[in-house]
Amino acid sequence: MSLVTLQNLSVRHSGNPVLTDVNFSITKGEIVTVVGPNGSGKSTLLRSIIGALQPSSGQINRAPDLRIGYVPQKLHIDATLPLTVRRFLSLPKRVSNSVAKTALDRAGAANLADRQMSRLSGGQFQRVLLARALLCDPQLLILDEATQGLDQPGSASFYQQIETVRQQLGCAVLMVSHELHVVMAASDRVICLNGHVCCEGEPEQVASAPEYRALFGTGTHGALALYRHEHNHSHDSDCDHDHHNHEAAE
Ligand SMILES: Nc1ncnc2c1ncn2[C@@H]1O[C@H](COP(=O)(O)OP(=O)(O)OP(=O)(O)O)[C@@H](O)[C@H]1O
Repeated sequence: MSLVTLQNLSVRHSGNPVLTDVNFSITKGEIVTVVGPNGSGKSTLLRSIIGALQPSSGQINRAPDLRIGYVPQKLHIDATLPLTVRRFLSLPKRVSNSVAKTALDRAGAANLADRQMSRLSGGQFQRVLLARALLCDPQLLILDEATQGLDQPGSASFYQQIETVRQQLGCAVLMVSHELHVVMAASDRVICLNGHVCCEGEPEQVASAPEYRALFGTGTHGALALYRHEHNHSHDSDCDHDHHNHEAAE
C-alpha cells in the first residue's frame, strides 16, 4: 500500500526551481534514503511531503489520515530557556505522561524526561526529537540528516534505534543521510536527488568489498556512488554530479 505518492512534484524557492518533476512513492514499512549533493533539494522534498511547503506544480497524494512523524535537520532552542524534555514534548500540544513515556522509551531516551533540553548531548537531543516525532504513533517517519554532528558510534546507535522503531511500529521511514554505512545497512531503496530524481534502486550488497571501504565516509560523492545507477533516463545527460565512483564500485 502506498503511503505517499509524488506526481511530477515541482517546488520553487523565491521563484527559482529547486525540485522539478519529482516522481516516487513510499510504501508501508519500507526504509527509503534520499542522497544528493548539498543544495540538491533534499530538505525541500521532505518539507513538501510533510505539507510545510506548497508545490508550484504536481501533486502529493497522502493515504487518508496518514500520521507522519518528522525529525528536522536542526532545531534551535534558546539555551537560556528553562525547558525540561517532558515539557518540550508537550509543545505545542499537551500530551499525557503515558504517551510521553512510551515515545521516550521507543526513542531510547527513557531516562531523559526530567533533563533540561539545553544540557543534552547531541545524541540525546536527537533521541528527544525522535521521541517527539513518535508521539503521533507515525505510519511514516521522516528524518532529515538526523545524525548530523554525531560521531560514528552515536550515529550508528541512533539508526539502530530507528530500525527498532520500525520493527515495533511497522512504520515506513524516509530519511536523508550522507552516511554511506547507514545507507548501505539500513535502506530498502535509495533515491538519488539532484533537483530531480536522477535514479533510484536497491543499495548494493558491497559491505565487505574493498570498494565499500574506499567509499566509506567519503561524503556525498561516496553516497552517490553507493548503488547501481541505471543510466537509461532521458535526463541523465543533464545530471551534473559525479557518477565516476560508482563505476569504481562495480
Ligand atoms: N526558504 C528558502 N528560500 C529560498 N531558497 C531556499 C529556501 N530553502 C532552501 N532554499 C534553496 O533551495 C535549494 C535546495 O535547498 P535544500 O535545503 O532543500 O537542499 P539540501 O539538498 O537539503 O541541502 P543540504 O544537503 O545542504 O542540506 C538551495 O539552493 C537553497 O539555497
